[in-house]
Amino acid sequence: MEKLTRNVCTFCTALLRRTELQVIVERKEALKESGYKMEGRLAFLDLLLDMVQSGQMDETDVQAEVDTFMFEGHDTTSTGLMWAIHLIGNHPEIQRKIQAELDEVMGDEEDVTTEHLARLKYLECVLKEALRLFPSVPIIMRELSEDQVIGGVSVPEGVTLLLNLLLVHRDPAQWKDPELFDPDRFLPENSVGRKPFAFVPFSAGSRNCIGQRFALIEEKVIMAHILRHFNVTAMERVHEVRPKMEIIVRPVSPVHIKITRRRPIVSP
Ligand code: HEM
Repeated sequence: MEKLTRNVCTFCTALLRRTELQVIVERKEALKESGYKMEGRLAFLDLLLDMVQSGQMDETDVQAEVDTFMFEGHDTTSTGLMWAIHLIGNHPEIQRKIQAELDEVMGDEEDVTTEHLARLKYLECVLKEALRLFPSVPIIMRELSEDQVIGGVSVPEGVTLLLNLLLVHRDPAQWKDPELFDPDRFLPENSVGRKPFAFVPFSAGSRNCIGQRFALIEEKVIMAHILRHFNVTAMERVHEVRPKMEIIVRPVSPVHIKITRRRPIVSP
């Protein structure tokens, strides 16, 4: 089984590398054909290729950056969505509230627009609350650049600190009934006076998550599509599924979801 997992992993990495290379090569060709005309705000890959063109980066650097984005941006959002669905599937009353908001905001429209996204406020609270309980990246590390006193303990420069975001998010000093899944905590009126570092699923400071806005949009769009058309029911209770602290917070045991149709999908 271990060998099979290793082989699948090697295959997927190779496939990803090939896809990345293909994306980079195709874009480069297109830019070459246009005579490297790049104006206004550049898309991320164009910006990198522009830097290659001006000698500030080489192609290996570009691939490393594309790699980071593809890895950081994939597992994090998919795991965040998995926990969100597990939590929603355990709380039918919260699911009904999300669906009522979706029906009100989207009516019969199939595509999620930027205007819809701005109005899906309750859904956003739900996704944030899921990230509070299960932050996709549960632990981050920082090396102290100067001596610090933390909680009365002197910690010298150079020490690497492990910051456990999952515990920060469940600190009873900051959150009432921290184990409770309660999206209303994130309503503006309930967020007044909350410490800025009580909720940091995307880290904080100069090396925080560059994709955080994109991640929330992506999660909102996917959840909107799922919950408009389907009801989800969790087969395991929340306390039965323990989180495993790896680079990404995964469930120790599999999570099963029953899906039933709520309304038909209308083809465009
Ligand atoms: C729910 C989704 C996501 C979560 C919870 C998340 C969380 C984080 C966290 C906690 C960090 C800081 C890591 C550290 O300090 O060691 C980080 C960094 C980063 N994230 Fe995300 N992320 C998410 C989605 C994304 C997406 C969609 C992208 C790209 C499209 C992305 C790109 C990055 C990059 C490039 C960094 C490194 C930034 C730097 O070092 O300056 N992330 N993310």
